[in-house]
Amino acid sequence: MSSKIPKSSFKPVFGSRALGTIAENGANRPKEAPASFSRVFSVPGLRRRSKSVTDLRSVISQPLTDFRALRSQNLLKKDVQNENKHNGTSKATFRNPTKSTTSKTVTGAKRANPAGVMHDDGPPKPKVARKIPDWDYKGRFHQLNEKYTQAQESIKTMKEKISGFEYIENSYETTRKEAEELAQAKAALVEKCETLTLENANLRVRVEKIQTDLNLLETSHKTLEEKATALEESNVKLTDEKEKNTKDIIRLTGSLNELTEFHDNLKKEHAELSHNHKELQEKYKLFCEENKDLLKALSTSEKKVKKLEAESEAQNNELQHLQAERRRLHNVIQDLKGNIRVFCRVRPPISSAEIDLLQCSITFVDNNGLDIRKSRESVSQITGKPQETKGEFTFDRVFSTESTQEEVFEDLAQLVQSALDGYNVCVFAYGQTGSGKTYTMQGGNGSPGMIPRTIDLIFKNIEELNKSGWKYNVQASFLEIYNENIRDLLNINNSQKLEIYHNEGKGTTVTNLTIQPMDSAVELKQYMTLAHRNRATAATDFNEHSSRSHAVTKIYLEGTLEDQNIVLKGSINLVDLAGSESAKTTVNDERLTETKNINRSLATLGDVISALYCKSKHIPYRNSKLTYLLQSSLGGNSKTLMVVNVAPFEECFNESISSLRFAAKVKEVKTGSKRNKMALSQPAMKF
Ligand SMILES: Nc1ncnc2c1ncn2[C@@H]1O[C@H](COP(=O)(O)OP(=O)(O)OP(=O)(O)O)[C@@H](O)[C@H]1O
Repeated sequence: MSSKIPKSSFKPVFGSRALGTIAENGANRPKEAPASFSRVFSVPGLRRRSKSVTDLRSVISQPLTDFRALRSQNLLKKDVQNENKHNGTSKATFRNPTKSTTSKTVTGAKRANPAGVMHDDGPPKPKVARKIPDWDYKGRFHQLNEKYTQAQESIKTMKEKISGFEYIENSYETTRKEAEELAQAKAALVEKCETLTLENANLRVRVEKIQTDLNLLETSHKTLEEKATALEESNVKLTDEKEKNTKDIIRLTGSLNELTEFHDNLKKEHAELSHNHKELQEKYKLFCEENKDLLKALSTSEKKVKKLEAESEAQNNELQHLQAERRRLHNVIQDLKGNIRVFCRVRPPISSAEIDLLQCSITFVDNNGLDIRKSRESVSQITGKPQETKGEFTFDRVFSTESTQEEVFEDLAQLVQSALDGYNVCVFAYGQTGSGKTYTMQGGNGSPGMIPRTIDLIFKNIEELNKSGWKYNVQASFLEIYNENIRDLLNINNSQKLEIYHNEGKGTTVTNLTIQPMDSAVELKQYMTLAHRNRATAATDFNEHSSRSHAVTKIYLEGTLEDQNIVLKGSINLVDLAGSESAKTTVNDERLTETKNINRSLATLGDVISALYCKSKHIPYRNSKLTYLLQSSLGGNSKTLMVVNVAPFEECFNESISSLRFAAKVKEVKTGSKRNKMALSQPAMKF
């Protein structure tokens, strides 16, 4: 907001604010007025009023002074007019009220207005008064008239200003009173301010003191907090330790109680023992007396023990000798019985349908002879010649329809002992389909056959032999030969080829065949069941399939008598042969191939046995997989048992005669056997 008021049109300004504005104007401020105030108060509106009263007074008195000057000028003008009237002079002069003796011509550089305020009209312009000759009254009159008109206008303007200054004069009083009040208020405020300043200083001192105290308190608070934290931590540690110690105390108290109890018991025992000790000491005295006699007896006994030990060793040697002799004699007996033994077994009809069938007339003579007859004569459809209607056969043993599995196994049991003694044993079940081969080998209807019985007997005999120092290692393999192909019955998914290799002196090997170590009869029977199941899984019709393939169970036996440095290696092959019916009765091509393969292998079996009988130089083992596989068990040191199975029905008569003839031929063969015995230092023989 502009604080300047044009000096030429000075108008009264009302209120303390206007006064303050005037006071701030340096031009108007008297030189003697203080340049600044001793204190500036923060009360709004009071700041401007708080300027010194003298300053205010000078501000207010300035216009008044101007007014008085104007008024005196006005009076002067009136005097001039009067003088002019009297003197008739043309020279215009003005009388200064303050310097009334000096007159001035207004030339115009700086023109004073009626209030005495100077106006800056730019550079002063010289106003040259027109010189009018004295005689030109008219001109002089005009000039005077102009001056007069100007004076009239000036008077008019002055009058207007005077009316404003009158108002200022009135308001001056009001303002002065206000100024006084303000001065008083200021004095009160100054006083209050000083008091407050003092208080403030005191408060500051107090605040500083409090701040210092606060700092000290904060420092001590921090220290205390740190101490509290440390104490809390140590408290936690102490609590943990206390818990641990409490547990230890409980545990130790328990131990102490136990120890105390134990100590008490020990005390009791000690007392008892002391008592016993005393008794024993007394007895000992008595014993010492008797001891002399006993020592004599002891020395005699020791001599006797030594003698008995020597005798025992001799007896042991004798036992080994006797065992060897037993093995030799056992073998002699087996040899005497024949290295190839042939049994015949006639199965009973088992169903009502079979009972209704026409039966052959079979006569069992002693335990070795068999007389079989047909009730009716018949003619061969091929040759037209009358067929045989009877047959008489003699075997090592003939088992009737009433014979049990135990009876059949009796003789085989002796061959099991031979196998444990280091011989290779081979058992065949031969006969047409349905004649009872599987029943004889595997068993059925809760009556175990030759294979499970052989397993039981092997482990039973091993147990006995263990007592006299023998240790046995038992292994087993299960395979079948179908259409001249070998299948591993313990690993039917085996895609690797199973090939037979025979090495003189090392025996027969089948590549990639599973040979499983067996620790017990139970384990071996479990594998036997698995092999039987695998054989059935592969076939759509188990009975059909089983009658068209040869199943071979081989048990490998290795006995060691370390004391005597002896190793015996034997084996048992238990073979359930395929059905032996002739190709004439076979209907389709597939069956014809199967039958031809079966018959070729069975014929080769016959040929091999025959060649062995004739002691031929060439034995045709390689003519079939079956004979090649069983090479080690069919000649030399092996013992063979063939069970020929016969069905009692007339419709089977021709096949029965054929089977019986084949078996009779086998029976005639005799082989010279040799035991697989070697020293421990020699390399073990492979199967
Ligand atoms: N001595 C026997 N006592 C009681 N039942 C028997 C006897 N021999 C065989 N059987 C029964 O006769 C049936 C045929 O026997 P098995 O299956 O053993 O003949 P297989 O010659 O093995 O026939 P395949 O060649 O088809 O295998 C079976 O049910 C079997 O249980």
